[in-house]
Amino acid sequence: MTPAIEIKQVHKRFGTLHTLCGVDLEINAGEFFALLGPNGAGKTTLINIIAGLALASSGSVRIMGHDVVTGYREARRMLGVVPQELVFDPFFTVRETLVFQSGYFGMKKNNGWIDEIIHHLDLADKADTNMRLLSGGMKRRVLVAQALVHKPQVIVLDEPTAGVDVELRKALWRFITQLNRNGHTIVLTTHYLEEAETLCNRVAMLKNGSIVVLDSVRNLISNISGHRIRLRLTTDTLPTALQLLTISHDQGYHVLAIEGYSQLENVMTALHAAQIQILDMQILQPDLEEVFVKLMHGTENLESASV
Ligand SMILES: Nc1ncnc2c1ncn2[C@@H]1O[C@H](COP(=O)(O)OP(=O)(O)OP(=O)(O)O)[C@@H](O)[C@H]1O
Repeated sequence: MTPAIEIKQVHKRFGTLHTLCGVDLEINAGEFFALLGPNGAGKTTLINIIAGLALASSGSVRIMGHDVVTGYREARRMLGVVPQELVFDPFFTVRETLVFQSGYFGMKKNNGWIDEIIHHLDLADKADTNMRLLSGGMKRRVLVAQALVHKPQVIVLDEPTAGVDVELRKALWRFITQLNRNGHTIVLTTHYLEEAETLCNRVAMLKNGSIVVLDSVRNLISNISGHRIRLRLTTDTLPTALQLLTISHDQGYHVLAIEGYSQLENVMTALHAAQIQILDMQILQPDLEEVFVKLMHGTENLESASV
């Protein structure tokens, strides 16, 4: 089956800065995929190349089999991109913006779908409002609507929920999940890792312009070793042996990393010997955020997850 997105050996240089260092990635049709990485890892640069907004220094990208350079029009028709930056034309209303965007893709009778998008993104009240009068969150909704107006097979969202309220987040994810169920491929970048964990099947993590991890969310979480425990104690000072296990202090809790339940017994013994009592204790399940922190700070080697 033709991959939704096929990225081969993509490099991008800005002068002496090597922003993308030979990225290879295939995203299958129908996936809900997360592209994660710290600030400056190269996510937006890669998305701009996928969208045909920037040229790779070398390498190739295909969308549903169409090369983004030599088959730009076909590739672009397959793709809807929600950019990170709020770019809009201040002279149009919301509806005019969407009608205009439809025209760009040669879709003349698109009002039914435009109404549906407006409804799902809760823009009905603002449909006839001029773009420049909208709040930031409302403008972001229109950006999402604009990306969906030509019913693209592949939808790429670059931090769509950055700085938006809970209501839009929920509405947006409901709508995007429904589109994914209907067969659309979704690629998402986000710094909200719980969003990626809940929504996505597979994850790639970019670090300094290279993909360091490519695996399913489930594998990444199950391959992580150890647990974290949160302890509220009768004292703030831990015995020395336990200080070595401390990851952080969080709202009056000590957070410790333990290898397994046998080490939990050692923690109890050390606290008992120091006559420190436990006021509250929680064992935290590993999550995608923990995987991300460990991998990005290089303290964990997830053999099966590394590419
Ligand atoms: N037009 C440009 N000219 C020069 N350098 C650029 C340009 N665009 C991006 N960069 C640099 O490329 C690197 C990657 O930037 P990019 O925006 O792709 O990262 P990102 O992973 O999307 O980060 P964030 O999470 O902050 O959005 C950064 O060091 C950035 O400064």
